[in-house]
Amino acid sequence: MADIRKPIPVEKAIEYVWEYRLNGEAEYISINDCDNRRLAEDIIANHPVPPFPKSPYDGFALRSDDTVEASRDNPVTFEVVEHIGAGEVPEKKLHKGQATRIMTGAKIPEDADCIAMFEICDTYEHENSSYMSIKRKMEPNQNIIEEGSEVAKGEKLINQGTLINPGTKAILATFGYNRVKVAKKPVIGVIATGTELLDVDEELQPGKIRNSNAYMITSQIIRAGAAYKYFGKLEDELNTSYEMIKQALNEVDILITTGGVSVGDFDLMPAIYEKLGAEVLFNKVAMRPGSVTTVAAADGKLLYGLSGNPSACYVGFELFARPVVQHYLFNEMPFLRRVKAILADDFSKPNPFTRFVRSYITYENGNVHANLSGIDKSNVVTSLAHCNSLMVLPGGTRGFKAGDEVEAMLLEDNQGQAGFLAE
Ligand SMILES: Nc1nc2c(c(=O)[nH]1)N[C@H]1C(S)=C(S)[C@@H](COP(=O)(O)OP(=O)(O)OC[C@H]3O[C@@H](n4cnc5c(N)ncnc54)[C@H](O)[C@@H]3O)O[C@H]1N2
Ligand code: MOO
Ligand SMILES: [Mg+2]
Repeated sequence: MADIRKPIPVEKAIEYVWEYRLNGEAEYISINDCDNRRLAEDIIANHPVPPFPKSPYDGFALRSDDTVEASRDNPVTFEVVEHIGAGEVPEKKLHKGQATRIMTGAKIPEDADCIAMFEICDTYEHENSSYMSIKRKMEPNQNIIEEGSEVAKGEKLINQGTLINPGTKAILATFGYNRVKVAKKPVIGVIATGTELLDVDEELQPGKIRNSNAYMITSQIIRAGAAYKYFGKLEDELNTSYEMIKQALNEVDILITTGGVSVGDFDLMPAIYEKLGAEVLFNKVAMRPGSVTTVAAADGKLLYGLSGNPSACYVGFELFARPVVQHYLFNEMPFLRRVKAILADDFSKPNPFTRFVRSYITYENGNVHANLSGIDKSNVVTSLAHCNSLMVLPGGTRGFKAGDEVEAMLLEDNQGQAGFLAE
């Protein structure tokens, strides 16, 4: 009797996987290596910014009181008593009628309360002394960047789980984070199964194809922010496959296999799960592609049996593995972000089950458009090339027409969302 499997709804499958998600760990790395990693702690300002009052311009620091009488017809003259650049500390306190020649970023001298830009000042030398004059009245605090005016000490600036981008890195440097506490990347093992598989550098042979899933999945793992360990490809032979999978499980946080999860005579994964004593969380999901996606748990680790069909394999990873990786990486918005989009092409197939259509997003006149990225079949690989989103067509719907509103899950977005469904 054939193995009849009962499909469960996608949301239910996500729930099952979610129960086995692992919490991540933190590690310290050099600031030079932290791009695209996620923070494993909140970043708090450990000093005010700026840490001292400073000049925003090249000009003169003055006491505004001394300019009260200044006007176009009545220039007021100051003796320039000091000359400081950024990084220097002014030593002279200003008295009546005195000014400091000061550069952008330099600390404001004591008792100065405004900065006059060079452009509104005249300067001259007389008997070895420098003077400047000004023809307009200055206001107290004019052109002064106050200490702490940008950020007060103790203010929270970035949340744990945030992806480090150039701006984040600037803040880390500002506050002296030479070593950065980031989420450790989970290590995901990858094994491709199938006697038909050739290596990428092999010539085609009758009945055989090149192994594209391993390359695709390792690339998806990198895009998700995790690290991979590739164990190679396996022929469909029970004992060697079992031994390799058992061994691989010991070395990784999560294990992904591709192929061999359906009901074929050489689909060995079900027997391997049994031999491993793994708990199969589900082996059939009410979705297309990827209905055969299987997830099991062994030794507290998730074991993904993704389909051998490339598009099904791809979708299985994005739906069920990527959010788990994001959770591990301290991301509080671990699920793929969904947006409303205008369908750009007709899609005439009915959808008995939820369908995740490989598509790519374009932006036209401020609208988000979802375009089909190629043939919508589980066994095709070419439609993945331009895919940057998965259009979600709910089960129980007929075909869709260009111009219809659909939901699309973004694959190259960093914002994410808190839950799987539309928010
Ligand atoms: N009687 C039934 N047959 C099938 C069912 C079913 O319900 N009843 N489900 C179909 C569906 S849906 C899918 S999807 C596939 C899933 O197959 P498997 O996960 O068991 O994968 P394989 O049989 O090993 O291979 C399927 C297909 O994918 C190619 N493949 C495998 N590995 C790779 C790789 N690393 N790179 C590129 N391509 C790969 C393989 O050559 C096969 O063509 O089962 C249906 N059958
Ligand atoms: O799992 Mo299959 O992809 O539904 O075609
Ligand atoms: Mg099969």
